[in-house]
Amino acid sequence: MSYALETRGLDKHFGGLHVTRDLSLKIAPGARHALIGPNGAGKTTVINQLTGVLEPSAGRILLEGQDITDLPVHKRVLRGLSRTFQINQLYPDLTPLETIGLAVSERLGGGGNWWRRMGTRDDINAEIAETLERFRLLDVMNDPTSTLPYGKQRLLEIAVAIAAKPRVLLLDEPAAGVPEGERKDILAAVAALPRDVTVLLIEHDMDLVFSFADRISVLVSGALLVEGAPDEVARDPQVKAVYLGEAA
Ligand SMILES: Nc1ncnc2c1ncn2[C@@H]1O[C@H](COP(=O)(O)OP(=O)(O)OP(=O)(O)O)[C@@H](O)[C@H]1O
Repeated sequence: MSYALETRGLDKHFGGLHVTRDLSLKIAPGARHALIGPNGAGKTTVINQLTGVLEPSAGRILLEGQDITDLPVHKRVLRGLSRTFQINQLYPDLTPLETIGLAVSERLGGGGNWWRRMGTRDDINAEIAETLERFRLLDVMNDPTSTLPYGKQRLLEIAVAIAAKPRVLLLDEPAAGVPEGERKDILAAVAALPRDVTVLLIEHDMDLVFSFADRISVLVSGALLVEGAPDEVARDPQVKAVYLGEAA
């Protein structure tokens, strides 16, 4: 079987700092897989290698069985690998309607023609409306993104990534910084992601991780400590020690 996403012996050094250590991950098609680990474990560095922002020092990355290690970021996106960002990278002056319209139109190769397409193509209009509704953005669809509550901005980031119709989505800390009252919308949106999209989630919020994931990999000091089903990981003594150590 080919995996949706796989790393083989991934390794990354920053000078003398060894931040990814012989990491072999296997993410099954359709999986809800979470990558967790204490601060500084190297999760973001792994994501950056998967997307092509960072070049691994050694090892290979395979997307649906194809080696993508040497492909630039945009070619990986064209092959079906998308990510959301931990830091807000949306257009602050555009509304959610315009942002999703742009994202859908980009995927269809609309380029500068997107305004015209948006108003006239029923299929595009339907997809935009469905996306706004799925991510609970209808009520704010005409407000500039910079004025939206933070939770809505995070929802818009996920919506933009989904508008690219990825086959594998890397969700980078979708709940980070979201106030308590807005978190349930993030959980609901993440739970309602299309089942045919394989998702790799990086998240510190353990409620979100354990409600979402069917498989969890625990990274410590750049290496895989434990991997398994959520209940196995939750009762693993090594995992408990790492997290209790962090809390202490
Ligand atoms: N560009 C870089 N140059 C040098 N060191 C780096 C660089 N990027 C990350 N590091 C170091 O690599 C280690 C892993 O960092 P990384 O951000 O990947 O961890 P993380 O698990 O995502 O942490 P957090 O949960 O706090 O976001 C850290 O020690 C960090 O300081």
